[in-house]
Amino acid sequence: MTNQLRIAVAGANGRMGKILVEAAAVDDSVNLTVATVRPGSSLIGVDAGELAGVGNIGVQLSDDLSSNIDDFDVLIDFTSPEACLSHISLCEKHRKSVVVGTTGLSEQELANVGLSAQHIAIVFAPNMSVGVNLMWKLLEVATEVMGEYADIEIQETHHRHKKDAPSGTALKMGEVIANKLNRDLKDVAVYGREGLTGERDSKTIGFATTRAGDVIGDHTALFADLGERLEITHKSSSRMTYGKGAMRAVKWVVEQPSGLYDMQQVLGLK
Ligand SMILES: NC(=O)C1=CN([C@@H]2O[C@H](COP(=O)(O)OP(=O)(O)OC[C@H]3O[C@@H](n4cnc5c(N)ncnc54)[C@H](OP(=O)(O)O)[C@@H]3O)[C@@H](O)[C@H]2O)C=CC1
Ligand SMILES: O=C(O)C1=N[C@H](C(=O)O)C[C@H](O)C1
Repeated sequence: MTNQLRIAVAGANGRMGKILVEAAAVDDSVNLTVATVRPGSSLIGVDAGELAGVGNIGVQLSDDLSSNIDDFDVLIDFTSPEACLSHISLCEKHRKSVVVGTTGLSEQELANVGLSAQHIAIVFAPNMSVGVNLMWKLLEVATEVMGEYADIEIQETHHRHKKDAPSGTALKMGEVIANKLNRDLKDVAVYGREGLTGERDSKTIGFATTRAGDVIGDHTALFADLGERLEITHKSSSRMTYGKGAMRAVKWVVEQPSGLYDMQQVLGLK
């Protein structure tokens, strides 16, 4: 028991927060010691395991990460960009490692994460599932073979509650493809089309976003030529795939020196 890695989960009442509490509860090598909710939440004091549906785990929800700072080794954050940045600053001050799954950060916010990573180890990954991380590798191969001549479009579908668009996963798909083509995604991305758009510019990468029902997360990259098209699709059918990935990341990040890491490094895919 004493060798267990002590982890904190921020946003423990969220869709992912509850999954992370459950994933930690069934993983013998980690010990969930801290779980937080939004400041002033009516859930303060409620047992995190009870809320996640895994029974009492003896961890009461708190709205103050700083008062629990000595009680954990690694923080997992799947919250919002604003909350995530303040959690990272606190962890930087106290030299705690962080695993970040939160998406929707601006360029400036991403740069701030990079600065914090000069002092602590951070795994920052818009998708922690094995399949998506493998898909990013497959996209490199597809781009190498078809990228210069095919029309490339990225499609994603998520549940009605998702707040950011396109998804972090879709944006990373675009980055992987653009990098392989030596293009800057900022210059070639087209985020939706409407009206008299003119013919398709062959250098662009299009994005289409759908928000509907309870879809956990579907992503497709389309490479279309005249006469054939290749579609590379990933579909999540359980959030536990992200939860398990996050558990792998906490165990990995705690062994690393300061730096900014991604999930492909955690999984040994690069
Ligand atoms: N990397 C990956 O593999 C994945 C990433 N994600 C990303 O994770 C993030 C969360 O997604 P999801 O769980 O669906 O969203 P939710 O809105 O369900 O969860 C976010 C939670 O964070 C809480 N929160 C907000 N501010 C704070 C704060 N200051 N302190 C503590 N808790 C706070 C919210 O509280 P309240 O309920 O009071 O608003 C909410 O419960 C998104 O950015 C999403 O894109 C999602 C799935 C996989
Ligand atoms: O908000 C979600 O649900 C998800 N968000 C991540 C993203 O933005 O890519 C990962 C996954 O697709 C689920």
